[in-house]
Amino acid sequence: MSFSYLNNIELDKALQLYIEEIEKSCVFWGSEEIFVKDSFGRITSEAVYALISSPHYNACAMDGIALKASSTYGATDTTPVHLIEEADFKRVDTGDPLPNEFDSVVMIEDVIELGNGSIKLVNASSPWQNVRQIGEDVCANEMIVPSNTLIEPYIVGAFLAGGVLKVKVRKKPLVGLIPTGDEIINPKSDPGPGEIIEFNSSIFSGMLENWGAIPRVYDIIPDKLESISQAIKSAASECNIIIVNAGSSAGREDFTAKAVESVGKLLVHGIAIRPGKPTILGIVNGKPVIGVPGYPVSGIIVMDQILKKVLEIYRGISYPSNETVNAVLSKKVVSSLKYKEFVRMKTGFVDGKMVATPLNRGAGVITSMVKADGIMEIPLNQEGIESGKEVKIRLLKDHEEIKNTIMVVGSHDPLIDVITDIMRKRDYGMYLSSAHVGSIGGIMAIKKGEAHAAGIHLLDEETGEYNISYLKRYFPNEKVNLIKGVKRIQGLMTAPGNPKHINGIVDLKKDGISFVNRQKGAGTRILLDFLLKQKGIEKEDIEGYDREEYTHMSIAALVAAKNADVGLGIYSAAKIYGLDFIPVCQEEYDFIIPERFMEMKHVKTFLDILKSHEFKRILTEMEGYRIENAGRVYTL
Ligand SMILES: Nc1nc2c(c(=O)[nH]1)N[C@H]1C(S)=C(S)[C@@H](COP(=O)(O)OP(=O)(O)OC[C@H]3O[C@@H](n4cnc5c(N)ncnc54)[C@H](O)[C@@H]3O)O[C@H]1N2
Ligand code: MOO
Repeated sequence: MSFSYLNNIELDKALQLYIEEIEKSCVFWGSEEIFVKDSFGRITSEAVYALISSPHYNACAMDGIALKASSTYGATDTTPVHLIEEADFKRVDTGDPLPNEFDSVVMIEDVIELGNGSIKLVNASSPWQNVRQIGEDVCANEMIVPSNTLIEPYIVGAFLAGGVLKVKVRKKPLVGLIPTGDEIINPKSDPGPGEIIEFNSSIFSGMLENWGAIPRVYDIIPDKLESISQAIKSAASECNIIIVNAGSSAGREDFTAKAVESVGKLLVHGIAIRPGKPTILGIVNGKPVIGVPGYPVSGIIVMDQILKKVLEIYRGISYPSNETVNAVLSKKVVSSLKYKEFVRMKTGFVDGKMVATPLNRGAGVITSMVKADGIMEIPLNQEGIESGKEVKIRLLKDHEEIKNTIMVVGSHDPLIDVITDIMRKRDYGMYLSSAHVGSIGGIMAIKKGEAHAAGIHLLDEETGEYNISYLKRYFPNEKVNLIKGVKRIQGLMTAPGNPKHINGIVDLKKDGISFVNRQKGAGTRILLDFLLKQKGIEKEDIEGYDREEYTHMSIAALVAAKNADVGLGIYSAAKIYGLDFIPVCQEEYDFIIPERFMEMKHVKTFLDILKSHEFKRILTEMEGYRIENAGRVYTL
């Protein structure tokens, strides 16, 4: 068998090799009989036949009278037929058995009552009219569904209608999950330095349940070859498939591949995909054992690309594939020639076209999966994709949801999260997606038609005015409105108690004070540069001027973690982190929205929320904001 250590085998080849080996040497588990009422979502292991007909008697399909069709022949307006109750007809309701002596039902609306049990009909009836005959739905011994059918809710109904109470289904595979790593700990809210919260098993368990498997999570195994080998062996005696998480790369304490080899057969170590390259494929005791990389996004990709395919062998049918859409790439994406890459993408629907922007590509950034609307695959041997190219995105969300999403880009403020939450709470059927690219980045995105709205706070150094001059400068020929947002306080954030005694911008150049800055194009960065110029301070004199973060919250988080002494940002972020705050100035944070979007449903909702009492109430509680004319539209 071709096996090599940390090779770089193509995904399709690895899968083919692995599946062939599984089909050759793995133990398959059979079927089980379960109650039909519990069978939703399972897969039939043999054809299911009706035991009885449905209906199992001739049933009246309408409220009315049962009669012999022949007794009504010739009935017309001019030659009505008169009939006598009991002798010629019986009164019946929907679902009643049709009396044996009759063969037809006339709806009560068509019956003309004459009193004393006598009636008149002016239309002839035909045999079996308004009667659900025996077996109309299904006949006894007729096949309801064949083998390998996914049991949908209506199939459960058809089984029961056909008198079937138990059904043979494929057993759900039991998948053992073994988390490994000395540094991995069970989830808690106050992990110590170097401790890593174990959450991959919970992600994988959820995925497995979605795919119709049963997850079994084992205790965390330390980085010891013996312990991991033992854990695999014992899981392989209990489960149908085994996932060993982490320890998959080539580090000093990465033992998974060796462990698989020591108790079974190692087929592949290293696949040409990214994330997910150190993946391990093996077989132990007739059970597939997959070494899934520790980084959560790598793990998710490997689960999706490999484990799901392995489950399909056991399931007998493939899983429905996600919808794929064409989108225009908003930003160049570089890729390695050596790997097939899976890039998480944010998508949006603007000006009748889908645009897609790559998200953070770090394999450890689980929230990038939370934000992702889809995955873009870049094939092997491709260096990347240029901005503006049409690409294919496999959607992780509903297409309609993306179409009903207002795209808000630009400068970041926690108030955008407040709007998003109000939007969801009220359930307008609308969504908000935000990307933090700084004020100038927001203006650019609006110019390129990649967003509906942008949050900006840009100071005009000459006039001291906010935002308006930028709008005029960047959109000389396009009608773009300024929507009033909030006034907010910008200031220096320091650790509680201000241990380094920072009292203002001039202190940033003091020795022993480390600063953390915002990215170029961020309004806060422009504000800082303005303040530095005002005070005659050189950028080079500030330690950490080049260290860039993208949001107020990440600045606050770094200061709170004592990773930097000071950063410039808004009061609400400092308050959330319990930091000291030295106010520097008040600024205006507004939104810009092109005129052509103003009548869109989600844009209107966005403006309504800005004007709402709830928005004002929440921001007042957060502190650091002044709300005067939020939501007012200024047409320039
Ligand atoms: N010198 C090299 N280092 C690394 C390479 C390489 O080729 N050469 N590959 C990198 C790549 S790519 C990946 S992916 C990771 C794979 O890491 P391992 O599978 O060996 O996993 P660990 O090192 O044990 O853990 C890495 C990381 O994953 C997170 N983790 C692990 N388990 C869990 C869990 N149960 N729940 C949540 N998060 C988990 C954690 O952040 C670990 O630090 O290796 C690179 N290194
Ligand atoms: O393969 Mo790693 O999974 O690239 O991050």
